[in-house]
Formats: sequence, C-alpha cells, structure tokens
Amino acid sequence: MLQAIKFSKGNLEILDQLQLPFVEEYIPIRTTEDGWHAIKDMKVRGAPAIAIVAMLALAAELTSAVDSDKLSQSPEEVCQYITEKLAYLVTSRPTAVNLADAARKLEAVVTDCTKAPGSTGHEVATAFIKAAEDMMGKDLEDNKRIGHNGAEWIAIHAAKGNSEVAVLTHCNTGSLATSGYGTALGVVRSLAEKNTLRHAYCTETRPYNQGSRLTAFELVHDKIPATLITDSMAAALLADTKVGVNAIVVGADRVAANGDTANKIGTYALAVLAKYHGVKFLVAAPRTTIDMATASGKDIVIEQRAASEVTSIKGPRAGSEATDQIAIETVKIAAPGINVWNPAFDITPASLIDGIITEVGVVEKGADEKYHLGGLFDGSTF
Ligand SMILES: CSC[C@H]1O[C@H](OP(=O)(O)O)[C@H](O)[C@@H]1O
Repeated sequence: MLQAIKFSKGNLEILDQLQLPFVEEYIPIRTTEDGWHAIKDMKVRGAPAIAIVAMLALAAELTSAVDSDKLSQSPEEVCQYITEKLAYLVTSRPTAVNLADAARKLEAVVTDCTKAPGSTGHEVATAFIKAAEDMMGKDLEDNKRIGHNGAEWIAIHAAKGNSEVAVLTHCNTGSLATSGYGTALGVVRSLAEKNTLRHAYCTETRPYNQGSRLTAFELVHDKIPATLITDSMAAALLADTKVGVNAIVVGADRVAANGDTANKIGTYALAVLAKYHGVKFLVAAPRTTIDMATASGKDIVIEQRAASEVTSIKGPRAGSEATDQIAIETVKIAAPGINVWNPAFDITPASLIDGIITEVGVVEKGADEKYHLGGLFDGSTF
C-alpha cells in the first residue's frame, strides 16, 4: 500500500507530495518546525494526514530528547513544552478539524500523565510519543471500516439494481491523505475489492491538482479502472446516461454539527450537480473530522491560499524521461496583473448530502431532514 507517512524508532519521513506523481521522494521531518512547514507548504496534505504528521513531528522531536537522555525537565515543564508546540502546529492550516482535534486529545494525555503521582518528564514525553503512534494506527483501521461501510451503502442505495457501480470522487482522499487506504478513495478501493466497481472517475481538482497528480497516481498504482476528468467536465459526465454515475463520494476537512461540510473547493458544485441529476452524494470521514463544537458551515474558517497556486503550475518538461533526477519546472498560466481568488475549501450544506460515511456506520438525515451527529459519539446511532 502507498504510504504518505513513515514513522519508525522516532524517525519521521513523509512522501513529498509537491513532487508526486513524477518523483517519489521521502523527506525527513525532525522537528515541529519541519512539520509545520511541510503542512503549510502542502508537502503533506489531507485532513487526517496533516494531523498525524503534526503529532509525529513533535513525537520525533521528543524521541530525540528522550533517547539522548537530555530530558531532565519536570513533568510539568515537559507538559508545558508539548502544549506550546501543539498550539504552534495547529496554526499551520485552519480548516481541517483533525489537527486541532488531535492536539486537544494528545494534550489531555500528557496532562493526565503529568498529574499521575511520581510521574517523570521522561514518562510524559513517552506517553505523548505512544499516543501519536497509536493515532496513526487507528486512522488506518478507521479508513478500512469507512471503505466497507460506504461500499455496502452504495450497493444498497445507489446501485439501482446493478451489480457494479460508477462513482466520481474529488480531490485526494486516499493513502496520500491519511495513514493509508483512505476515506472516500477507501470507499472506491472497497468497491473494487468487492468486485462491485464498474468504473471510478476522478476530477483533476484545480488548482493544486490533488486529483490528477495524487488520486490518479493511487488508482493507477492499484490498477483500479479509472478515468481522469477536468473539474469542468463533471456536469457533462453526470448527464451522460451511458456512464450512469451512481454516486459521488468525497472526503471532508470539517463536518459541522448540523452536517454542513467543508471540503476541497469544487465539492459544493458537485453536490449541486448530484442533486440536479438524482445522483447520491456522500461524504466519507472518520469521526475525528466531525466537529460538534462547530454548529454549522457558516462557522468554519475557509483557508485562503496564494495566488501563485492558480497562476502557475508545476511538473516535469513534457517529453523528459521519468527518472529520479527529473526536474520539476514551474510554468505561468495566467495573465500577469490579474486578481486571484483562491479559497482552498468550500461548504456543502447538509441538505445536499445523502449520507455521511464513518467508521461506525453511514449516517442519514432523520425524519426532520436534519443530521443528528451526536449519536456517533455516545453510541446511540449505531
Ligand atoms: C481524507 S483528506 C480530506 C480532505 O483534505 C483535503 O484537503 P487538502 O488537500 O487541501 O489538505 C481535501 O479537502 C480532502 O477531501
């Protein structure tokens, strides 16, 4: 399986996603500053992946101190250090909730450890490192459950009697956006594993091109029958009855308590198209992406990114050989001087979402046409 993140014996490496799919290079992340910049620069991206890399960057830093016996600070001092570093890491990207959720949970772990009678600074640091590693393992387990739950739901509610389905996905939500397998792309993988996938379609996802560079890379790697389309082709694809798209499955960066969902820019447009064409629209996300503290989509901060991501594009020169030394070049593609708007995400209202696929099950709206997501956390839904 493709691995965006490798963590072993305190050493963290990430696959530099700015160079994919043409160059596969793992780069070391040794400090929280390395982690912050890798997330900000989108060398690693994807809501779950940025949370995992942020926590493991701090874990790598602490491992270095623990292993070299430099950690002489008191439990309180180590806890304070971790708290400050977590607050710094959370500033790297604002929209995805997973990062803030992970920081909150792991801060609670170290706070509890600090309060334990006779605890040491070493034990507080070690508790953090273990919790960060455990988080990565749980994400992979959750993704496989999301994949299964989504594939089962689609077979029942979207296949329209067909034994195989065609699905469209947006952005990258696979092994390159998580600890492995993926969320929405995990549903595609599960459909393929169950031999119920007729074809997968992926959008290029301008301007960062997570779809054409990353999702297409994963689908080709896994030999899943798939076709790349430009974002502007989605409407024509849904209108094509010969293709017969059964469902659109996307990921999420933050699902608000009412089900409104922040996801990659272009998601909202796909949801409107799905509603118009009677195609099921599904959001796939672990519960770590569901933010019960945010009431609705209007309360979600949308990250604005640099104009250069729209006015230029990166890749190897056409015709250059696929070698390890391939040169990634930058090409300008917009008129100098034009203003640019580059929101990284948009909000899809819950009214356009037919189901939210989680690791514990697929949530649908109640008789009141509203999502009641609290039951995902107290066990009352599933
Ligand atoms: C499972 S990835 C979730 C989500 O994160 C991506 O955003 P980005 O590539 O900017 O980090 C995209 O919105 C995915 O759907």
